[in-house]
Amino acid sequence: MGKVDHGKIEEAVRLILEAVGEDPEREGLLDTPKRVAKMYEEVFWGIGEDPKEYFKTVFHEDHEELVLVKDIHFQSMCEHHLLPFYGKAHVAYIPRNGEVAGLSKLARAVEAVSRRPQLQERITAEVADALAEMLDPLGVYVVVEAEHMCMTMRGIRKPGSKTVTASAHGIFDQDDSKRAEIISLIKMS
Ligand SMILES: Nc1nc2c(ncn2[C@@H]2O[C@H](COP(=O)(O)OP(=O)(O)OP(=O)(O)O)[C@@H](O)[C@H]2O)c(=O)[nH]1
Ligand SMILES: [Zn+2]
Repeated sequence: MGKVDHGKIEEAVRLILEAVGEDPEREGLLDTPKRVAKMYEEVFWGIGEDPKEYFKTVFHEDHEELVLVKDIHFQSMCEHHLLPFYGKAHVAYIPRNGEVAGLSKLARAVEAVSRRPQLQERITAEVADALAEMLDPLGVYVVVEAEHMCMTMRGIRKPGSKTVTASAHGIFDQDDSKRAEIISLIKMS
């Protein structure tokens, strides 16, 4: 937090309002530049955050079976249009030698990489890579499903269309049936 230059954003928002033919001095818009700066501070707090930080603390547990945290809701901003895309991430891994991460840290990693101008593919890969590098697990599989506002409120305008991306390491990369198992678990309510 605190990395955002509020003054610069406020100036830019006033310019955009002028450029689209609005009057930034009218009552309803007077505080808008300030609000947008505050909003960007919140939605872009993940700029410069390293998701690997969340996997520095590892617990030792006699568990070498699947761990899946599914339905991790996230919101991000597409870097092409600065419009939101949002949906759910599902993060699965199989620990090696009983080395497990805190469950909340999987969600924290998703959150950190979402809160910056992004591409859905990159969110998927950044979470998978961080987990693979820090825990060296037997396998990692990250699946992300999202709806992109830049495809619904402008451009091609296809509301309801969902984009699904996946990134696999280790066992999940090599074994189709392991990936299928995760997909069926994701579909379960
Ligand atoms: N691969 C990928 N593409 C994305 C993502 N978010 C938005 N896009 C796409 O980025 C592309 C940008 O295409 P451009 O042709 O440069 O921009 P544009 O003229 O606004 O494109 P249209 O959306 O087709 O009108 C579009 O096809 C978007 O759908 C994402 O997370 N991943
Ligand atoms: Zn976009």
